[in-house]
Amino acid sequence: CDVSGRIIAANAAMADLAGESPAGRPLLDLFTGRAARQAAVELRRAMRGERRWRGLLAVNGEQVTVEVRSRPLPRDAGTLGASFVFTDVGAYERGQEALRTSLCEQKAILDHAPVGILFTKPGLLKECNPRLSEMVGFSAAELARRDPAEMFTSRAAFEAFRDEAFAALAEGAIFEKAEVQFRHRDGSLFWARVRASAVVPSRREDGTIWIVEDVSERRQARRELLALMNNSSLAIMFTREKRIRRCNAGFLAMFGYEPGECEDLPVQRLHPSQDDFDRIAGAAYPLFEQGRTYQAEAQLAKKDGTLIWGKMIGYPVNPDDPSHGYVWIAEDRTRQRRDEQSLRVALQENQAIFDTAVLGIAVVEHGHTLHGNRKMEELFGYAPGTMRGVPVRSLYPDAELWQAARLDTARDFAAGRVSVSERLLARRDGVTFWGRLSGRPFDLDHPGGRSLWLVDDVTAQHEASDAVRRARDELELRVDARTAELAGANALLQDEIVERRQAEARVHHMAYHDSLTGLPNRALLADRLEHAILAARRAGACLAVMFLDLDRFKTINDSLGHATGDFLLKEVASRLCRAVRASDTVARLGGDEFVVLVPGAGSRDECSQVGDKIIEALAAPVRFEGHSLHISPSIGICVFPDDGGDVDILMRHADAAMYQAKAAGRNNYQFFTERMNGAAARHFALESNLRQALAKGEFEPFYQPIMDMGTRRVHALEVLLRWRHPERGLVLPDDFIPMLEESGMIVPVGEWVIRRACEQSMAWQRAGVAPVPLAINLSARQFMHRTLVASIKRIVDETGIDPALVEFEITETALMQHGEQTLDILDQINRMGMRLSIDDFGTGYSSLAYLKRFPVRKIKIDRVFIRELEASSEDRAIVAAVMALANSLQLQVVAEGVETEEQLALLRDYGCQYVQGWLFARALDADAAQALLVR
Ligand SMILES: Nc1nc2c(ncn2[C@@H]2O[C@H](COP(=O)(O)O[C@H]3[C@@H](O)[C@H](n4cnc5c(=O)[nH]c(N)nc54)O[C@@H]3COP(=O)(O)O)[C@@H](O)[C@H]2O)c(=O)[nH]1
Repeated sequence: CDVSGRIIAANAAMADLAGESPAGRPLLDLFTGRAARQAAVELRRAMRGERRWRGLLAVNGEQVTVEVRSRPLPRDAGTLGASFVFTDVGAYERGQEALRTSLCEQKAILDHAPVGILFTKPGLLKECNPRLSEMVGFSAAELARRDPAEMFTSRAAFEAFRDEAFAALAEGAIFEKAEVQFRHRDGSLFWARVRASAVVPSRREDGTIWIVEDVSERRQARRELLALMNNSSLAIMFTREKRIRRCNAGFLAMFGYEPGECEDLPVQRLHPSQDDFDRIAGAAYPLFEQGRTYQAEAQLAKKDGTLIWGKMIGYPVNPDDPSHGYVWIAEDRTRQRRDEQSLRVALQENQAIFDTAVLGIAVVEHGHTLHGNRKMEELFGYAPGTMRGVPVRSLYPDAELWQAARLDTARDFAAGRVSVSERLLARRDGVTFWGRLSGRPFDLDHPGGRSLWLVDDVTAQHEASDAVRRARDELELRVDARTAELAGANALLQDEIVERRQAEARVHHMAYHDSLTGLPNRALLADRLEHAILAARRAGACLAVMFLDLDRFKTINDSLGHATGDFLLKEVASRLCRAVRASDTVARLGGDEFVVLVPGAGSRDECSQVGDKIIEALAAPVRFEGHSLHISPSIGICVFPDDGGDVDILMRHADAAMYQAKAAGRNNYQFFTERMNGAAARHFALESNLRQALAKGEFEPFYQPIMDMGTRRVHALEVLLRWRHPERGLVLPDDFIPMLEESGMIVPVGEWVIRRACEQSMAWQRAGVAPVPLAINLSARQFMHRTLVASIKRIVDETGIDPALVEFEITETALMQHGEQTLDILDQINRMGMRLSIDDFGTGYSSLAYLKRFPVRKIKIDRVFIRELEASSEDRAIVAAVMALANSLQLQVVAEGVETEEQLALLRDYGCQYVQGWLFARALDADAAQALLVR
């Protein structure tokens, strides 16, 4: 300061002390109050000599105690004044105080520090805080005496640690190791972070301070976090500056990246588009700034571009410092989204069903409807949306019905079943209707909880079923009445069934049996023969088939009638059955044909025995209605296997043999030979040709004159049939008449002969030929045929012939066989004016009684008696006897077969009136006969 007290210059420290540089200001301004006055005194004194005093400076409103030392400026200073050295004595004191305070604080820090702190000097542990003692289990004093290696897991670990730390410290650097494993006194291990630095970096000998921080828990937490991340199915990533810094396996799996691919990947790549990313970032980061969590569900993009749905949670690692980045956790919810979508659709569908169902649907809880669909509202008469809270009780007409429904429902629900019923329900306006209810609890384990009900209006069905029930009741009444009626009818029906069964049995029997004789018929015979052949073939045995045809049966049948024929057939059947063994089969094929099947018979002797027995059985005459009928069989025999191997062949061969028996004179049996096949064939061919001959006009009547012995003129013409066969020429009657008779064709052919002869007679008469009687042959079968008389009458009427010109010749045998019936026919013919003669007289057995009664005019002595007349005295005696008989009965006699004059002479001697024979003429055709007549 100069002598005026103005500060000439001040150093920087002074400026610090004063708060600003005081240069140029009066020195006294630096002091306050009383101190300024003292300073003024000291300023003056300072000009004179050195001074030391204390004062108070005013600095920024505060007082600072200073010690001031002053001395006058040296003379060479160029100015008068004094220098002043200010020492801030308050600062020192405060420094001391601060030091003390600092030491206390440091002590407190050391004592309470959460980290272990250790001071060492080379080879010496100086001090440690309680936390370190706690960490290692040794007090500071104990530690000072211990080998530091004890605190490590091994000596090697200690030495490695020491070398590494000392190397760093030796370079004046700070040693830091994140995780070092230490051993506690009790042997347990812990992890610590160690930081060490020299107390004075340039002087290591001044010691080293070690900070030991127990990081076991943090390490464990970090490991757990790592495990959590690595094993979590959630995607976890850490982002910073909008790039992925770390992510877990779950993240890689969710987004399709390989390990290492995601580090530094822009987060934006996880989003479908920049817009998506911006939208999410725009929503998330403002929350992060507030330290809040962001949550959202959004579409995310996988590495390959596939979009997935992810639920994301993001939050800042350190809400106070965004630079630490963010944690993002994402969950793949694609499948859930899909399921939710499906569920949503299903719910929509359900809702649609609910809304449009034709059934009423309601949810009920605690006796009230929670809601009902439109149909339900309609059924019960509620406006749309007004069914919520409606008491179920109000849906029933009365409390009683409601209670009954409740009890039933509770019982069904408790039993775990759907409650289905039909009940009378009430609309809001009181109108009742029948509803079919179906209810079930939402949760079967809580039957008293919420339940779902379906209601259908079944009033119409109910009424219909009521109607049906009424109708059914009515019907049942009627059915009862009808049942009673039917019971009676049923009894009748049962009787009918029995009858029908019997009829069926009869039909079945008839199908296989001959209705007349009861014998097996052709079908059953074929079946038995078939079986017998099989059995014989298996046993290597034989069997015989015997074909029987009754001789002259047809004649008897035709002449004596069917009743006689039937009786005869039954008798034959009976005799045949008795003649053979029970094991043999007697069958009737039809007509007069029988077959006897004899299993086991193979030799000629065996067959002959059976054949003889049959002939013998039929030999005795059959007596019927006064007739004594003689019947005989023609039997054809063939043997299996020699003569045939099947039914058809055996039957055919037996039949052929039978024809042979017939040809051999009847009443005999013949064994089949191959030769017979030809004969049978011829026989069948003849029959076939004969059937066509009439139609083809192959028949032709010939005429043989019967001469009057006295006049030697033609007395009559015998009509003799010829068959003008296209190949065989003129066939004589003996070759085809038997076949015509046998087949019954004799009836139409015989009628044709009568008609043709009458027509011829009329033709001759018209030609001027004098009328000559015609002698027409009637076979026995033709004679007995019931149509004979009528047909003769018709022919006479139609041709106009004089009946007196017609004479019928009937064989003696035919006449005698049929007794009274014959008489009747003869009478009818006779009454028509026609004459009758007995042909072949002498060959049969005439009953004189009948002979006497028959209206016959003539008898013809058979030519067998004429043939040997000259030589045979017996024939002559017969002729004489016949002549005597005829005379006594007043019958005319014709001798036929007269071939010689001698025969003629003898006959004349016997008084025979008429003769016929080749001596006069053979049978002539019509022209020749006419010529003979007009001669
Ligand atoms: N029911 C019918 N029977 C008829 C018919 N036409 C003929 N016949 C019968 O056929 C048998 C054979 O007749 P046929 O071969 O014509 O023989 C007759 C004469 O030709 C034969 N005859 C006459 N004279 C002689 C003779 O001197 N010697 C001789 N060896 N034969 C002679 O006799 C037959 C006439 O016999 P009959 O009738 O007994 O007078 C025969 O039995 C005919 O009856 C017909 O249309 N219907």
